[in-house]
Amino acid sequence: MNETAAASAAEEATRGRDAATDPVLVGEGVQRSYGDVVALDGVDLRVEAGEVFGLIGPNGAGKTTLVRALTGTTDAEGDLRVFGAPPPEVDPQRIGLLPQSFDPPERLTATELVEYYGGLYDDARDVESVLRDVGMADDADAWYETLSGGQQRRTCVATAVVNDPDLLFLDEPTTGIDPAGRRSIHRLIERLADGGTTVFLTSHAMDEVERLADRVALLRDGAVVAVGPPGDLIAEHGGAPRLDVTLDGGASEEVAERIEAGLAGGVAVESTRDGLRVSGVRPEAIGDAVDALDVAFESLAWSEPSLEDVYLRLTGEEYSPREGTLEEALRDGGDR
Ligand SMILES: Nc1ncnc2c1ncn2[C@@H]1O[C@H](COP(=O)(O)OP(=O)(O)OP(=O)(O)O)[C@@H](O)[C@H]1O
Repeated sequence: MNETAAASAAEEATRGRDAATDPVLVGEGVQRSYGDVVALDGVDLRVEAGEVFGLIGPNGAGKTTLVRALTGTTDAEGDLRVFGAPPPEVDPQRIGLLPQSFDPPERLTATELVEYYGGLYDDARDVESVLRDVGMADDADAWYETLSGGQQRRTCVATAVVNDPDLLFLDEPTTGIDPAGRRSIHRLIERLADGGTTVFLTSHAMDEVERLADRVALLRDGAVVAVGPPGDLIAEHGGAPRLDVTLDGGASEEVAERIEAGLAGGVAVESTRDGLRVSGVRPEAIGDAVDALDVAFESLAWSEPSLEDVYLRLTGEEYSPREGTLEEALRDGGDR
């Protein structure tokens, strides 16, 4: 190989390496307002090829607006790149999008609907196998409008993956889907990710995101307040493992203090609405903690912190043992 050929081979190799390591999505200082409402307030994010990237955040945090900005379906300020290009310039063949709300255009069966969307692409997957992937094989010939909400959502997921996209946006894909259907969708996401598809997943189901996502970003008030692998976020923000003790008639602060005094350092006991919460109990110390409970209890539940705890902490909706969450207060009719 002469010098010029060697140089160009080296350049080619470098380009290839760069192409392989270039992020699929980059957003820097992304902003979007609707009148006075600031939906995105300077979002920075980066999603690598082949990642399942989870986006979580409260209602109104800006998740759907961000998905819309990334898919070129709404304008946004700041720097946004998808496969290195501004979103409106990206080849639609490479993108799959399941929007949060989806209204199919006409009276079609599930098969016809997926065929219709497949027809928009040069190269679409076999419709039967796509419907099988989302657990809709048995209802493939039913009219879309006669399907249950969950079956309709599964069919919508099928339309989003019919082009076998390189980058798939799923905006709350499993809303309204029953546990078996959710499993089908989860398996589909895992298979797609294993095959190299980059998945951008927004969801309010924290267990789903914790299970599927390689990294998670938490959006609050239009900005990313935390990002990282679920395990790292849980270790950093999730709090301690805990033992929840249900007592008939609850427990006073005095009881909590007495029990805490009998336990090793680093373990805290608080009285809750239903009894006691013992925080900081490692699995190997559960027996000691139970022995220290000198009260008759109804039940015990030990749990590790989860992504839901991270979410509650970082959105300011953290569980307060005495008060319960806002959600609980609403469920209980606000009588506390
Ligand atoms: N088309 C619109 N016109 C006016 N305001 C909008 C529009 N779309 C979104 N907004 C506002 O922008 C903010 C962010 O909304 P967005 O739908 O992006 O939030 P989200 O995180 O997806 O919420 P959810 O979890 O409820 O789906 C909200 O205050 C919302 O009311």
